[in-house]
Amino acid sequence: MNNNNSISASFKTNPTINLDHIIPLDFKTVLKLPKSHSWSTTTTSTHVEVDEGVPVVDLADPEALTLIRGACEKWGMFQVTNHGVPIKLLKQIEFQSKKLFGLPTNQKLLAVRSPEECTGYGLPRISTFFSKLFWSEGFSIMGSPLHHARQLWPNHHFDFCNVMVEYQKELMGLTERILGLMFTSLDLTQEDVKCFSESKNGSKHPQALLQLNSYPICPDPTRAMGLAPHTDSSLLTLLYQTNISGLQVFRENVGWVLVNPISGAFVVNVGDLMHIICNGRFKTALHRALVNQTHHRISVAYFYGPPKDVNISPSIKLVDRDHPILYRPVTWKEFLDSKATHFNKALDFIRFDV
Ligand SMILES: O=C(O)CCC(=O)C(=O)O
Ligand SMILES: [Fe+2]
Repeated sequence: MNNNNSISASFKTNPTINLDHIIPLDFKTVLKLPKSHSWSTTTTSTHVEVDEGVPVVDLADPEALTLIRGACEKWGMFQVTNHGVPIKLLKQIEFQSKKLFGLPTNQKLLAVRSPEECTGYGLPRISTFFSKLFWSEGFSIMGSPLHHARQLWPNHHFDFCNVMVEYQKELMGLTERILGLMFTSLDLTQEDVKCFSESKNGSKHPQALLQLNSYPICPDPTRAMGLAPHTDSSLLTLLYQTNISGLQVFRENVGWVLVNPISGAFVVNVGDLMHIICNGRFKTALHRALVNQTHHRISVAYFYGPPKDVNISPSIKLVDRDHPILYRPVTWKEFLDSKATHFNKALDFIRFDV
């Protein structure tokens, strides 16, 4: 995949990016949380205990469709097991991510993301919307990570690259399978949703981004933010959160709920584009990541979206008198541009007044 595509172009045109919001701290050398990273404790306040957490769906369960629909309507999120991605590959991606983030900072900076691009090492991109900095670092990949991996390990990048490419291949298959189940759960046929996966010229090139996240051990987790609240701009995101907790999802009238790590499971997030296609039936999951004082946490997010020039709009089958059309058509490129300016308010800018 080349880099002159919709995702990178949207970040290229964002004038607010400066280097403070790209280059992470040298976390290992810091013994006290610096002011630059100290958030008010109300923003980082911890989660509430709930009886019934984020639903877990076993893909082999005959009730899977009903469970998926219920979870997406209520939470915009579920965890999936029995998904067929080899556990060995999950262990490999965790190992390779730890290897990368364990490098000395000056070495990691050899692969720093430039302000014009969206791949490479650096702070999460949404950092630009906040005055305080995140207690995290990331590495973004689209397709082959060869260019940046060669800067990190001139002679030893093959294993890293192979694992990243293999993981993206597996996750694309699984994401498309889950998307299919979600559409079926809403009685949408392949014919109904074909227009969202095929360009006008008939080509089918979904766009995807792989994001490795690292949340180092933190001297004061009560005041630190790993990743601030956001919704994903994708159709769907599959997150492998390893076995250390930190991910939380927001539920209206409840508060922040911890998403308990389940060994070998993926967290599935409904992204903004899926929320648009479903005419609001499925929630887009507002989520964040907090950090801790004892464990270095790794997570791997796979963001999946449509080909760049496809118009995304509510499916007409989901529009009727009781469900007026909520959004106007938008391409992923246009939506990302809007997100790069308006961040969590981007959906409001394409919403019809009802
Ligand atoms: O690390 C996590 O649990 C969340 C990561 C995430 O939300 C993202 O990368 O968009
Ligand atoms: Fe996210």
